[in-house]
Amino acid sequence: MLIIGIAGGTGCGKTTVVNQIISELPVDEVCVISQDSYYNDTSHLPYEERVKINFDHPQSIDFELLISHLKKLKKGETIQQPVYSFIDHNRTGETLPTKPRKVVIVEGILILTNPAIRKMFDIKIYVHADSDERLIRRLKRDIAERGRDINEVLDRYQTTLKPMHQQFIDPTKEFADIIIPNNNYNTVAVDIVRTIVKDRLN
Ligand SMILES: Nc1ncnc2c1ncn2[C@@H]1O[C@H](COP(=O)(O)OP(=O)(O)O)[C@@H](O)[C@H]1O
Ligand SMILES: Nc1ccn([C@@H]2O[C@H](COP(=O)(O)O)[C@@H](O)[C@H]2O)c(=O)n1
Repeated sequence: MLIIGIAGGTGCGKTTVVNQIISELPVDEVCVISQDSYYNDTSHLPYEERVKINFDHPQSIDFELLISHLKKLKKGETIQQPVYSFIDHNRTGETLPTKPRKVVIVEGILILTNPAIRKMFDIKIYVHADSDERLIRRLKRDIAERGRDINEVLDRYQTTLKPMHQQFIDPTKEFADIIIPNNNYNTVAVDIVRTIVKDRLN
C-alpha cells in the first residue's frame, strides 16, 4: 500500500489536486481520506459553542481515530470514515465505508503537523498558493458550498485562519518531499505525481 499525504493551507487546492490525481486511476485502486472527516466529535456542544471552535488548530482534529483508521486500512480492513457537515460544524452521524486500496491519499491542512501520522506517509506533498489567492478561493467556495457569508469567512480568516496558518500549517512545508506551486492549475506537477502512483500500481 502507498500512503500519500497532501497538506497545504485552506483554499490552496488540495481537494482539486487529489481529484486531478485520481481522475485517470481505476476507482478500485485508490481511496481518499479527508482530514475534515476527522474533526473532533462535538455532539455534546450546542451549535452556538461549536461555531466558536478554532478549526485550524491541530487540537481540533481526532488524530487518534485517523491514525487507527490508517492502521486498519494497512491491515486490509474496511473503515467507516465519518461524514462531516460544515453547516452544522459537526459529524453527521453517518459514515462512509472506505475499503483498503493500493493507493491511499490523505488530505488536509494539518496532516503534516502530527509526527505519528507523518511517519505513516510514503510520500508527503505540500500544495502552495499565496495567501491572497487562498482567501479569494475560500470566500467563493465557502459562500457557494459551505453556507457561509462574507463576514463569517473574513472574521474567521483574521481570528484563526491566518494566525494558525502561520503557526502550524506553513511550517510543515519543511516535511514535504514535493511542493506543488498552485497559484495556477499545475498540470505538470499533477502528471508527475500521477506517474509515481501509476508506477506503484504496475
Ligand atoms: N489552481 C487553481 N486556480 C484557481 N482556482 C482553484 C485552483 N485550485 C483550486 N481552485 C478552486 O479553489 C477552491 C478551493 O479549492 P480546494 O481544492 O477546495 O482547496 P482546499 O481543498 O485546499 O481547501 C475551489 O473552488 C477550487 O475550484
Ligand atoms: N466546521 C468547520 C470546520 C472546518 N472549517 C474550515 O475548513 C478548513 C479546512 O478545510 P479545507 O477544505 O479548506 O482544507 C479550515 O481552514 C477550517 O477553518 C470550517 O470553516 N468550519
